[in-house]
Amino acid sequence: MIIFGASGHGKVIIDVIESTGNSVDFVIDDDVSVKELLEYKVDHSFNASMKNQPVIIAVGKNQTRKRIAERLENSISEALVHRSAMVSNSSFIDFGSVVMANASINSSATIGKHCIINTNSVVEHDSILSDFVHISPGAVITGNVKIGEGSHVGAGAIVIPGITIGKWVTIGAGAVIIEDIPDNAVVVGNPGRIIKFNTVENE
Ligand SMILES: CC(=O)SCCNC(=O)CCNC(=O)[C@H](O)C(C)(C)COP(=O)(O)OP(=O)(O)OC[C@H]1O[C@@H](n2cnc3c(N)ncnc32)[C@H](O)[C@@H]1OP(=O)(O)O
Repeated sequence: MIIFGASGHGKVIIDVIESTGNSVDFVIDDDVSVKELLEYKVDHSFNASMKNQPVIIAVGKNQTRKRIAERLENSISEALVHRSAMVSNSSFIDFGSVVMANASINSSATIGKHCIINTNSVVEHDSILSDFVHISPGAVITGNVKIGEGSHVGAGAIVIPGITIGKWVTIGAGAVIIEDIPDNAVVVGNPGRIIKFNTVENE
């Protein structure tokens, strides 16, 4: 297994991999100033011994993870799930996604590619998350919610049942979302209110 991205998020992914009894073979980062991640030496490019190894992208920023995914398309790992996570047999998690410790993914939920379902977060029944979504620690996505590509739900936020959240939305930490949210909106507070719109630069 190769981790691409020697970040704090990468450290947590190491825990996910080790929790399942698997091992990390290589860590790669474009930044040549980064020499190690925990006890792992960091390489700065792919070499022949890395061929055919599955890659997981350890980059928290959704837009950047998407750019890297486009580069590494053919070698991405299947979803990684921490041993302590609860994942329903009737849910579906697409490749490149990571489910952290104690997260719950309930019945008939669908998680797209390269999503992050972070520590202690909940994705309830029948919710559908598109690719590159990040659900931060402790956030709760209740039943029948839809979340568009690249959206980020902040730590501890709550989305009530049946809500549709657009693409590349940012939900602030602790927000409570009680109505549909348009693409690119940045929403904070309880009840959630739009304070601005994301551009590619500030996502
Ligand atoms: C493992 C991990 O660490 S995963 C990472 C998890 N990360 C998060 O949960 C971070 C979520 N991000 C936030 O909550 C951020 O504050 C954001 C994205 C909503 C806004 O960030 P910025 O664009 O930098 O906005 P900024 O800090 O300038 O705040 C703008 C206004 O919104 C308010 N605001 C910002 N965040 C919040 C919030 N979470 N709840 C309520 N109000 C907020 C500010 O007080 C400010 O109000 P004012 O204009 O009246 O002074």
